[in-house]
Amino acid sequence: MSYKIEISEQIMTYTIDRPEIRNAINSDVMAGFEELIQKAEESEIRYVVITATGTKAFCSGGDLSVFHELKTEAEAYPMLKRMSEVLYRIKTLPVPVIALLNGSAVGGGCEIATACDYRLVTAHAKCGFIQGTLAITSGWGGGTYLFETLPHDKALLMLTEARVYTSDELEANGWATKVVHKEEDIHNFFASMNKIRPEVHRAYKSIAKRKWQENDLKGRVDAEVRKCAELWAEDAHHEAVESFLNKSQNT
Ligand SMILES: CC[C@@H](C(=O)O)C(=O)SCCNC(=O)CCNC(=O)[C@H](O)C(C)(C)COP(=O)(O)OP(=O)(O)OC[C@H]1O[C@@H](n2cnc3c(N)ncnc32)[C@H](O)[C@@H]1OP(=O)(O)O
Repeated sequence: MSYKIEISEQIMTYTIDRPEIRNAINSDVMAGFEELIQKAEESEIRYVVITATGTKAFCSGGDLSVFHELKTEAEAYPMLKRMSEVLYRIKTLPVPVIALLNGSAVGGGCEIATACDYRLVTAHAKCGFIQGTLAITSGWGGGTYLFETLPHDKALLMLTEARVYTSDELEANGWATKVVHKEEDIHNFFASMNKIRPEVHRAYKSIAKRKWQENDLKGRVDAEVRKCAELWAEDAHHEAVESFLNKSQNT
């Protein structure tokens, strides 16, 4: 099993459990997210937390050792679309969703975290929308969510610089809700959230959801997915992925 779903103190926690491959997303992890969403929609929980095993990585994005087999736009689109549906459903869950970044996040890992309401980023973590270095854009809706999350210039810079940011930079540009220096910081975050009734958290979340419905968040995500699938099919992307996979083999 590549994931765990646990409930404790009305917090439902999803843990990606593939540390050896830096918690990259494959079909099994996607199925786990689908199970999480179903459970979260049906349960009386206060929050959902998304995290991962180990201290090195929260998530390294799509599992390139599997997804490099997708060559054409028609092959890439269903994978991108499926994960974009997962992230849209996570974004629009009725309760606050917290990404607890136990380590670094790149590519789709940043998209998952950006779909969440809050990002608690471990101090040593480095995070970046590095998709540009693979000659594609974000393709799971994360670019669209980033423009919803940060001021326009900060979002555009993060996407087009396509580099990893330190936790201090992520706090400065507003992507990190909080940098976690010690375990107590996480405890304090939840203690502060718990001062407010769950009904109030849910009510504010529904205000955000109304805004997203009105400004056609779903339609904009779909356009992002389509464009990424188009770029995915180009040689520049396949060459960049080959180069990443070969680098691993040669070291
Ligand atoms: C598909 C959707 C698309 C999107 O919409 O956003 C994407 O997500 S594109 C994918 C973007 N991800 C990447 O390009 C992966 C980049 N990975 C890294 O930069 C680094 O691995 C890391 C995440 C910064 C971690 O670095 P480090 O701790 O030094 O670990 P290694 O690099 O040595 O990795 C260990 C091991 O894991 C393999 N690995 C890592 N990430 C992936 C991945 N996304 N897919 C497949 N394999 C991955 C890496 O190859 C190493 O393997 P071995 O050498 O066999 O141990």
